[in-house]
Formats: sequence, C-alpha cells, structure tokens
Amino acid sequence: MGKIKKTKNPKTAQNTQALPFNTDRGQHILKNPGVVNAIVEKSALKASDTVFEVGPGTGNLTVKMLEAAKKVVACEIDPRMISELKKRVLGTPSQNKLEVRSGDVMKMEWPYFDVCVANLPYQISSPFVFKLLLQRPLPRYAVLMFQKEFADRLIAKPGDKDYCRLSVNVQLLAKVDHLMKVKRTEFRPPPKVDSAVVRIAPKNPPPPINFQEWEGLLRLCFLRKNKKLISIFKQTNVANLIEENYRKVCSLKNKVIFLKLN
Ligand SMILES: C[S@@+](CC[C@H](N)C(=O)[O-])C[C@H]1O[C@@H](n2cnc3c(N)ncnc32)[C@H](O)[C@@H]1O
Repeated sequence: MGKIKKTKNPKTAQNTQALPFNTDRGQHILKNPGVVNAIVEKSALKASDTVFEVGPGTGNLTVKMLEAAKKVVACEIDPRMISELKKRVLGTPSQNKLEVRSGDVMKMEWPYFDVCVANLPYQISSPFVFKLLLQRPLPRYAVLMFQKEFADRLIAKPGDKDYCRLSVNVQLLAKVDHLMKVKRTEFRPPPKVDSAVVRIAPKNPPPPINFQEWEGLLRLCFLRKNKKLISIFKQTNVANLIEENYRKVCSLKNKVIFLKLN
C-alpha cells in the first residue's frame, strides 16, 4: 500500500469550504491532496486516455486527471457541483479537455472511455460495478473508491469471511486488486466508515457466458451455506434446471467447482 503524504497547504481542499454537502447523494469530498494525488498516480493514466469520472463534485480529482489525460468526461448529478467544477477549470489550459454531463450516471448512456476513475457515491456501488463490467466496448480498467466493507467483498477469495456472490461474479468478469485504504477523516464531511480504492480490470475478451443465467445459478449455489454444490442440486426440486445448470458448472469447473459456499 502506498504511503499518503499530508500537506499543510491543502490547495485542493479550497472548494470544499463553500458548499453545504448533501450526504444523501454521497457528497463526501476528499480534503487531503495527498490522497487525491495517490489515486491519480495509481490510475496510471496515459496522455492518450479518455477518462470517465463519476461524481466529480468540486473537481479535486478532475483537475489532476485533466493534467494527465487527453480528456475527462465527468458525470455529476448535482448542478451546484457542476457549476463549482466549471468555475474551477475556467480559463485554465485544461478547460477544453473537460466534458461535463449532468444527470444520474445509472440512468444515462455512457460515453466512450478508456479508464474510469471515481470516488463513487456508495449507494450505487453494486449496480455501478455491474454496469461497468457489462459495458461495451470494455474499458481498460477502473480505479474506484468504495466503502471499505464493499471493497473487502470485491477482493475476497474462497474461504475468506467476506467471500460472497459479489466476489464470485466480479472476479468472474474482472481482475480485482486492492490499491489503498482511505480513512474517513480524509473526507469533508467524514462518512461513518472507512474507504478503500480498488482497481477493476475487466477480462477482455469476457468469459463466454450468459451473465443472467450464470447469476441465477449462483443464487442457487449460495442458498445454503457450507454445502457442496452437488448436495444443493440434489436437494432442489427443479431437477431439469439443475441438470442443465450442473452441466454449465462442469463446463466452467475451474472457476466454480472449487467454490467454498459461505
Ligand atoms: C463521494 S463524492 C466525490 C466528490 C469528488 N470526486 C471527490 O473525490 O472529492 C460523490 C459525488 O457523486 C455525485 N453523485 C451522487 N450520485 C450520483 C449519480 N447517481 N450520478 C452522478 N453523480 C452522482 C455527488 O453529487 C458527489 O459530487
């Protein structure tokens, strides 16, 4: 884990003073420029990259990414934040590299992008990750800040206490790596929990499965804890479905047969 530098003169925190934040919209703004810099550094952006940022807020991450990338498309739900962000880049060399989209990221059509970087509003974490992984064309990767507990579930391995359907599904479609922890005190206002930054790199090409069918099978598998797959299938009444799904499991045996159900 990289060490986060603390700065006495938190320039990127300036814009966090003025606005009353709406925590129902997950408005917890990063106030430590050391954390902002570490996230941008770990995003390893190329000068040719188009970055999709969700929830730029007052633009703490945005202005740094604009220095590193070809373009940032920033999607923000709160018009007050959009106006702060626009003010912040107005007249700077980055102004023409920023495109702002106003609205709910879960309801809009996404732009083309190479990399997604976001300090996400935590309430959309799970649907956002699946929308990202089912997006075409696939991005190279995403660097995302989540509530720490959610990040723990994303990276959990079989046998870990946090291993769950989310871990299996996301790791089926992507390689997931933990990048850094971020304490709640690094935000204004501080959330109730700590956070973690995770890198999600979609497998490209994606595994050749129908994701909805797969998800149905997985629900079945996680119905009963600490049971072997075969005993779960035997105990279930939908024999035909199970037989069919069991064949699918066998065909994906390296991915699923060693699942520890917990
Ligand atoms: C955790 S703050 C991150 C702010 C800034 N990027 C930072 O790191 O300091 C989340 C931001 O997402 C915005 N937001 C919340 N829900 C959203 C949604 N559904 N679509 C787009 N933006 C959203 C909030 O208004 C807020 O600006």
